Amino acid sequence: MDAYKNGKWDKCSSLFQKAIDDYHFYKRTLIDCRLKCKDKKAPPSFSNILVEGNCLRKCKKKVLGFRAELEVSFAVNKKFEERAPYNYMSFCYFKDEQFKAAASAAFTYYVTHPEDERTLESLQFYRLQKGVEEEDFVDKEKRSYQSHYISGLTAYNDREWVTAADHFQQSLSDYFIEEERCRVGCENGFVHGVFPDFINAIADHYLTVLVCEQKCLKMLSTFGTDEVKDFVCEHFNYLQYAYYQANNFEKAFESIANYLLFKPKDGLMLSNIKYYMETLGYSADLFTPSKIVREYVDMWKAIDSQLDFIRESYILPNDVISPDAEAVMKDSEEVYLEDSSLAVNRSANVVVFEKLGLHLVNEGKQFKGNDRFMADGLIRDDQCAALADLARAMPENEFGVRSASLKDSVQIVSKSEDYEISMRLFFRGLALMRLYTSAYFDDSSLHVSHASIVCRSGAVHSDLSLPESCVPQEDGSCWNPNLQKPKYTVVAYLTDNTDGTGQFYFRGDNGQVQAKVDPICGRLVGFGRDSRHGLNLSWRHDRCALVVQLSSVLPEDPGIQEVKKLMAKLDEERMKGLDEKDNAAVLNEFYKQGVKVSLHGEQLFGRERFVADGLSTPAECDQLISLARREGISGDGYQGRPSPHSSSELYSGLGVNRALKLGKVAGDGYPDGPTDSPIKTKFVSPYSKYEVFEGLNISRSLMLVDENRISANILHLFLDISEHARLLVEKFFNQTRRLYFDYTHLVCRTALDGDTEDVEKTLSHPVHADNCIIQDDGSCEKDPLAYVQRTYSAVMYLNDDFEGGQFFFAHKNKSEQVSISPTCGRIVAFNAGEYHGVKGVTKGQRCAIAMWFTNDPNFVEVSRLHAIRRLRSIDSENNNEKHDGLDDEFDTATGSNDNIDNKQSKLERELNSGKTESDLHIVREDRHEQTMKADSGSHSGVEVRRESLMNLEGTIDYNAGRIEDLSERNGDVESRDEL
Ligand SMILES: O=C(O)CCC(=O)C(=O)O
Ligand SMILES: [Fe+2]
Repeated sequence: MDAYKNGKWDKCSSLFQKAIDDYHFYKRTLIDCRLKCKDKKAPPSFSNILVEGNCLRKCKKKVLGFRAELEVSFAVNKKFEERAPYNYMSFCYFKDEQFKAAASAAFTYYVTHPEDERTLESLQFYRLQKGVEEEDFVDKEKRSYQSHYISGLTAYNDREWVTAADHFQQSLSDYFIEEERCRVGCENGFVHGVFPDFINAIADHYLTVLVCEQKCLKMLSTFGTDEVKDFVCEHFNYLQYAYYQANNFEKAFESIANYLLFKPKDGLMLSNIKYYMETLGYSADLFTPSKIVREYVDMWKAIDSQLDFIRESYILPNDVISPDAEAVMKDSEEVYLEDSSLAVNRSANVVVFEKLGLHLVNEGKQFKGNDRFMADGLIRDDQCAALADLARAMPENEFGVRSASLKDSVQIVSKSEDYEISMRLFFRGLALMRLYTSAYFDDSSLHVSHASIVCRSGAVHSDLSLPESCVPQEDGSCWNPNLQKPKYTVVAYLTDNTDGTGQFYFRGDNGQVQAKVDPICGRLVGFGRDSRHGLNLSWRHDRCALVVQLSSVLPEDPGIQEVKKLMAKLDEERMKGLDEKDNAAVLNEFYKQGVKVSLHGEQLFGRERFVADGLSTPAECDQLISLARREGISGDGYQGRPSPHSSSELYSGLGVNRALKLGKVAGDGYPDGPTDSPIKTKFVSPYSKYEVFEGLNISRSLMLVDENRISANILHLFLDISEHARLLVEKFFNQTRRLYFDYTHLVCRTALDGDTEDVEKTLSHPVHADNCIIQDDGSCEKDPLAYVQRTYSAVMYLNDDFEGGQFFFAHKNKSEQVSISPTCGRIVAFNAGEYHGVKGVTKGQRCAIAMWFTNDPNFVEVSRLHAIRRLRSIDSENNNEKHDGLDDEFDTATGSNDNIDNKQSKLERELNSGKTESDLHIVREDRHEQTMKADSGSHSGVEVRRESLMNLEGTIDYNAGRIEDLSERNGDVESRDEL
């Protein structure tokens, strides 16, 4: 860790490898000794236990020397079990440019953390490095029986029965060894915490071993992320059939008998026996299970019945682990007995929030405390980042803590309006947190007595500078018993602890940890004043949270009034609606520049539809297409997750259940996607099995700029062109309220080779509407999970060198109404409620920028604001003079409007009345949130129209597009005409 922190990359990779080797050695030794010393034939008696104990001490001492008596802490053990060292190691190798080694370390980590976007991203990067082969993506911790099991399945699918049976047999015998080692690995030390009687000490300790042993089953039958149910038993299902096919009846009978030991009433197996006996005339005594399997099943029966006894009848002291608490076990290293009087179920109070995506995950019961809850989904990633920005704008104190109160945020916004959206999110966030807490505890008296956004720095190991006695609290302070505590505290996390550090925990009265919470963006934890709690410090990442204290007594946080005042002031400046005359003038400027509305209104069978041409030049289209090609995310671009590797790697590394479904692997996870996509198509579209679908959004583009993988200019072009489109849509539809970006997505759809006739019949994007869900009767439901805030949509096309892929408007019955062929510079815009679709792309690649707009400023695409801010700072670094000039214009900009005022007063009303309507908009999952992929493409120097930066800044300022903006654009009319 020291080498890692100090950037000594070659050293850190080799030291982590040593640590891993040593851990393996340590565990192996320990288990070998335990196995060696067990005398399975000796009857259980205390004298035998003494002999075994003696043997164990000697054995450990001999191999481990002084380390024999050292305790490996639970935390360290867990880190190794979770493969954390591979994560660090891959980074060290990466920094050291050893990509092959980095690939295997990263892959090993990925197998147990498939949710880790960073790792996925890195894997994509390694895959593209010279010299890195598919074979380098190996799971270094892979267990041999898993390979055999998968090979068995493959052979079975290929009807190679003898090979299949061999592999399943090998898998079984390897598995039995592995499982025994796992169980023996459970015989670790145990801290009693209390002083039980001799017999209770043994019983209590024994119980923790049993619980641990039972976990081995689940752990060992999990392949990557998938658990194979009834793993051992399933072997016999395959075996009996494989042996039958291979004409090895004797073994087939034994396999059936083995299977029935696990599931004695299994109908299929019983009818197999019947068939053998009645039809083929074999006798019943042939169906005898093997000894080893019988012993195995008996052993588990004994364990299970002991666990049953413990669960039902064994009386635990207050601080002994309860084996029932699986739910909390996930997060917690120690779980203590539950007091059933605490089992209060309050989920009914908060059901209304569920529909909006705020899910109650744990309540008092699972948390061992009446006054505790946890919910997920308050905010999405970009909003988390925007909120954390407020704390990051504050100075860091000596303990590495940055904290922004509401008052601070007013100061921050007064200095830079860049933070306005963050402040508004802060305000809405705390309002929602209060409402949720009020509802959960059924306590309407609550108001916010203090709120702050707190980030603890990950750059330094912050606890080094914390006083010894400090128990760090979420609000950045140390625990102080003398302070008056708020009735409730609610914490919303803003960062993810992908490295497993920085957990929040609850403690019981006797100090033991009762439950732990991994902080992740959008997760909410609430607790009452008597809940003992604390947090582990994190040193690798910043750890940020929005912390709200709720109280039934005044005063309220004075920052609330200040924020309201500032918001009102800002809103007032924008009160003026967009002027229709101005709209017409801006539209005229568009026309003068050569933008031509080719179809609209009746020609398209709908009032709010138009097609325009001339919105971008071929050069610009090409730039964007190459960006999409180089950096687009393979796969769906939505929430589905492509394999970072070859299909075979997916097959072998990431999950047997999915591998079993062969054809469904790639399309898995998309509700309306193809169900029969063959695995050989690596990354398919969510809609058509004949296409690959690659997408890129702004937050990813910004990340690519930050990592120097693409030039700032190309991002600038992406933002600028889309802003140009937004302005046209706003003006053409003669909006009197400003139209904001809700989401921007650069997407390419590529035809795969396939049966052309079939392809033609398949839609690239089935008929849908963008802000509601079409029902069977042709109506469209504004489901809260649809993007109801979207008012208009537009798609700007980038090319026409492909076949198929026409956009079409549809009738209520989904049949085609009118279709439009894409071409560079063409835009189709429409009311987001219009029905539309895309025909199958039969040849080549079709690229477009899809954009969705909203009139609700609460849904502003935050990543766009971030991107603009970043570009502006890059710009000012590169070119101070020019920047100043732009800023002047920026400052004098006028003429914006919006209805935030309305929104805000509504929010205010709800905040006061306890209603839950509009501020719930903050609860949003963005299904377009993408997985990230790395690529080190060359940086193209794109000619960017600097003069149009005004437009971008207009966005950040909620400014309406102004005539001045457009006249600024005159600069590129020439180049457009030229082309
Ligand atoms: O690409 C197109 O033409 C339309 C895409 C679309 O409708 C969507 O992504 O919602
Ligand atoms: Fe659409």
